[in-house]
Amino acid sequence: MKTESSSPTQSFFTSTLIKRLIQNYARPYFGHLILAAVTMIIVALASVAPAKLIEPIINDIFVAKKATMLLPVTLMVVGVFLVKGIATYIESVLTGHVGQRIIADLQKDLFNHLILDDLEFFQNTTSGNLVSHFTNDVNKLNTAVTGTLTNLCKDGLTLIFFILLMFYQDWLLASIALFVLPIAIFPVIRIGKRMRKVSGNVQEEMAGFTSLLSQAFQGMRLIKSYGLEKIEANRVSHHVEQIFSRTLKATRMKSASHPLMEFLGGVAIGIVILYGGNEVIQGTQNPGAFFSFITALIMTYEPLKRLANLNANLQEQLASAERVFKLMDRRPGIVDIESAQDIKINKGKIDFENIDFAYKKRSDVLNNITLSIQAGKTTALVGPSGGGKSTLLNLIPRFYNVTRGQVKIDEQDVSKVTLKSLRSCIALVSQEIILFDDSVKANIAFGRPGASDEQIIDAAKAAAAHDFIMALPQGYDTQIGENGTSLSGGQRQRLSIARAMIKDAPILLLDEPTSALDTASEQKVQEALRTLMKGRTTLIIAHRLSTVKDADQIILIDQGIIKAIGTHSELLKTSKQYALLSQSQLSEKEVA
Ligand SMILES: Nc1ncnc2c1ncn2[C@@H]1O[C@H](COP(=O)(O)OP(=O)(O)OP(=O)(O)O)[C@@H](O)[C@H]1O
Repeated sequence: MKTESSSPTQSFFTSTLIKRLIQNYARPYFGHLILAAVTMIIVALASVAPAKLIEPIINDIFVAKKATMLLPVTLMVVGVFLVKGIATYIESVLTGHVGQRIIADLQKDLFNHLILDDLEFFQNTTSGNLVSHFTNDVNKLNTAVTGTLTNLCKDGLTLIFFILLMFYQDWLLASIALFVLPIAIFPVIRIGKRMRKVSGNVQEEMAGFTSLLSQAFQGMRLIKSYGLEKIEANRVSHHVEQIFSRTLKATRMKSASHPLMEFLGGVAIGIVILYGGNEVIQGTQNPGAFFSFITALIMTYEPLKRLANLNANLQEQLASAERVFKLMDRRPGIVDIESAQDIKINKGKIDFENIDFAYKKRSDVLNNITLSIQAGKTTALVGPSGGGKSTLLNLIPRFYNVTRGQVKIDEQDVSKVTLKSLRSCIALVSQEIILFDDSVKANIAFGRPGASDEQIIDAAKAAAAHDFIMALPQGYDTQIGENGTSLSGGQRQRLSIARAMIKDAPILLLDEPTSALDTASEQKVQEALRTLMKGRTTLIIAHRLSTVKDADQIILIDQGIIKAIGTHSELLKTSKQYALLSQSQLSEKEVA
């Protein structure tokens, strides 16, 4: 990540971010923005006009007492404010529209981009952190477009018109009044620079907070069962305090320009009163022009002060832009190669050839694995925890790229076929059951978008789920709530089996599908799995050997190395480690 403290690059970097934001997201709304710019010019002119109108008010009405001027001047003042009001309304509706569109486009883009990223990225990033990019950061960007950048144009234009008016009224007085301006520029830039860093920290703290909250709400059962309410409350409270102190630091920094700008404004106005007042007393200047000038000057300081603060605001919002664009710039490592072809499944035989694999920055997890998984048969992976079973399984749908060697399905290297076709021929059922906050029907149809009701019911029947679904209040249309918490573990697993059933993929990966279930649910799920596995190439990971002892082939993996291959009865004879594993599970059962 680029740091903001490297001052020479910062202004360039700021402009790069703004350019990217405007070019990629504001450009499609150019028409709206042009119209908004026109209304901004009208607003700026209407803001300056009252200062000019002061001149006839003083000279014609108060000094010369011309009664004929009273109504026209009054009407002009009312007219100016009316025009300003209408123009401001149009301008804020237009910029609001553009800002909301930019948010919507950015959120869609960000999600479409992230969803293509590697699984590894999601495993290493908390969901709360990702969510905060979509909420906190994107909202800050909206303020950048609708608030800060718009005000930059509006206040900038107003300022220019006021300065022109002052020079028109009295160039010498204007030069004296504005000499203080350059003095304000340096501190304002400095504040802005520090602001980017401080707000980056605030946003990161917010992301951590979102993460903490979602973990706490998801793990409420655990928190309550362990009596951790107080500890969790303390953790949240610590985070809230952290955000408070960082936000306060940002507020202090953002407000630091106020005393300086007020003081400089006071000095300029003081000098003008001294010099200009003297001229009116001497008779070289008329009071109307002087009042018009001093009104313009006082009014100039308002947009000027806002502009001084604007840099700090902008830097705060650009810290968010930086975080969002950093995500957008991520390039997934697992993508189709240029010459990728769709996979052609014949029988669904899987071969691992001399596979080495390591997670990033870690030592090897799999070492020189060579293995053949027969088509249409069931192969079980067993072995001690952390041995590499799930890792091996994850290489088949290419969730990770191998470090060395090849994974082949029907003699086609998985890294050379299209990911879409590869994953469409694989169905995965794992112990971690993911159900969406939708109807039972939609959750099953997830396995085959557009599936008919008949196909859904057939899949549910085959997964031994039809009966319990029919007993639900609205049958297949029942909303199952977030992650199906209203269903039992076994019911949820049978829904996920129905989902795999409807996908009708030739290759089936089962990652401990029954390990989280009690014996009664397990039996029903086993029954559903047997139907699902029929005729498919199945690779199943199991902790309990009893669930896989009928497998056509069992592979014992330990510390990333294949220790033994064979059927249950063969392994009992040939592998001491397997026999011991079997023995220990048997005695566990006896104890139970
Ligand atoms: N995403 C990951 N990033 C880094 N290391 C990982 C990741 N996933 C697993 N590992 C490590 O790789 C090794 C093998 O893990 P793996 O999950 O494949 O084992 P396993 O045999 O399936 O274990 P278990 O039976 O407990 O599920 C372990 O040391 C684990 O800590």
